[in-house]
Amino acid sequence: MSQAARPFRSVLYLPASNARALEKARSLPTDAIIFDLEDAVAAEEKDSARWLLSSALAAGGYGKRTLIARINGLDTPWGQADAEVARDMKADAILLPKVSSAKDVDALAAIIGKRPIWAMMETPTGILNVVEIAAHPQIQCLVMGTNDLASELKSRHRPDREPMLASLQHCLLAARAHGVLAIDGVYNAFKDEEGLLVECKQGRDMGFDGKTLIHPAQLAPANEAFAPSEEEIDLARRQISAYEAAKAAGKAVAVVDGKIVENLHIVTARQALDKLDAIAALATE
Ligand SMILES: CC(C)(COP(=O)(O)OP(=O)(O)OC[C@H]1O[C@@H](n2cnc3c(N)ncnc32)[C@H](O)[C@@H]1OP(=O)(O)O)[C@@H](O)C(=O)NCCC(=O)NCCSC(=O)C[C@H](O)C(=O)O
Ligand SMILES: [Mg+2]
Repeated sequence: MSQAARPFRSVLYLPASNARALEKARSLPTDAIIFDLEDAVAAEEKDSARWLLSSALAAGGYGKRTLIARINGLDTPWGQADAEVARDMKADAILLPKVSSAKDVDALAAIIGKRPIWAMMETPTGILNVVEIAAHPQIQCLVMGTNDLASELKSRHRPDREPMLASLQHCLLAARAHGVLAIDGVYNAFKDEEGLLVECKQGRDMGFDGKTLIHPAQLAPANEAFAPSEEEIDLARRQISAYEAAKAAGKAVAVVDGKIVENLHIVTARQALDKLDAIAALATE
C-alpha cells in the first residue's frame, strides 16, 4: 500500500524492550506502530531492545500496518548504533527524536541513506525550524512530542491544550505546506477514555491525520475520532452525486442541505471516501 492510501488514525508506541507488547501488537487494531528505542527503554536495555526489535520485524506478522522505528538521538550514546541497525530493519520509516533543524535530518540520512524519515517535533528550536524540517526531501511525517515540548516550554497540561496550540498549529501548517503527514501527541491518562476522545476530536478538527497512543485501550477512541463518520460519508456521496448532476446540466455549483457545493468541497468529499477505502484495505490481509 502506498503511504497516500494508508490510514494513520492510531499510531501506537510500544517499548521495543517489551517482548510481550511486540507480540501483542501483531493483533491490535492500530493503523501504525512506533517501536520505541528511546524514552520507553531503560539505559541498560538499549542494546538488547535494538536486537529484539530487529528480530520481531524480521519475523513479521504486523500485516499492513505502517511500522516505524524510533531511535535515540544521534547525540546520545545509543543513537549511532540504533541508526546503523535501523537502516536494515524491516520498518517503513525511522523516527528521529528531538529534531532541531534540517541538519539533524541530514545527519541521520548520512547513516541510513534514502530511507523515509519521520521527525519528532518536541523542542522549542525544532518548532521554530519546522518549515525547513518539513521541507526536507526524506521527511514523510511530523510527530508531535507534547510531553517533551510541555516540559521545555514550562507549560502545564490542560484539557483545552491552550498552551500547546500555537506549536501544534505551526507544525500542522508546515506539514500541509510541504505535503507531509502530521500526527498529534499522546494523551498520558490512558485509563481516561472520555478525556482521550475529547483530545482526539480536537486534534482531528485542527487537521491532524491521527494520534499517537501509549496503550491498547486508546485505540478504539482514536480510530473512531479520526475515521470519517457515517454522516460525513453520506454527505460526501450526496455532494458528489449532486455536483455531477449540476455539471452535466452545465452548472459550476450544486446545493446540498441548503449549502453550496463547489469543486473544492468535492475534493474533501473524495478524500473522506478514499480514507474509508484505506481503512477497509488495512483490515484485509
Ligand atoms: C503505560 C504502560 C507502561 C502500561 O503497561 P501495563 O501496565 O503492562 O498495561 P496493561 O497491563 O494494562 O496492559 C494490558 C495488555 O496490553 C499490553 N500493552 C500495554 N501497552 C502496550 C503497548 N503500548 N503496545 C502493545 N501492547 C501493550 C500489555 O502487554 C498487556 O498485554 P497482555 O499481557 O496480553 O494482557 C504501557 O502501556 C506502555 O509501556 N506504553 C508505551 C509507553 C511508551 O512507549 N512511551 C514512550 C512514548 S510516549 C512519548 O515519549 C511521546 C513523545 O516523545 C513526547 O515527548 O510526548
Ligand atoms: Mg519525547
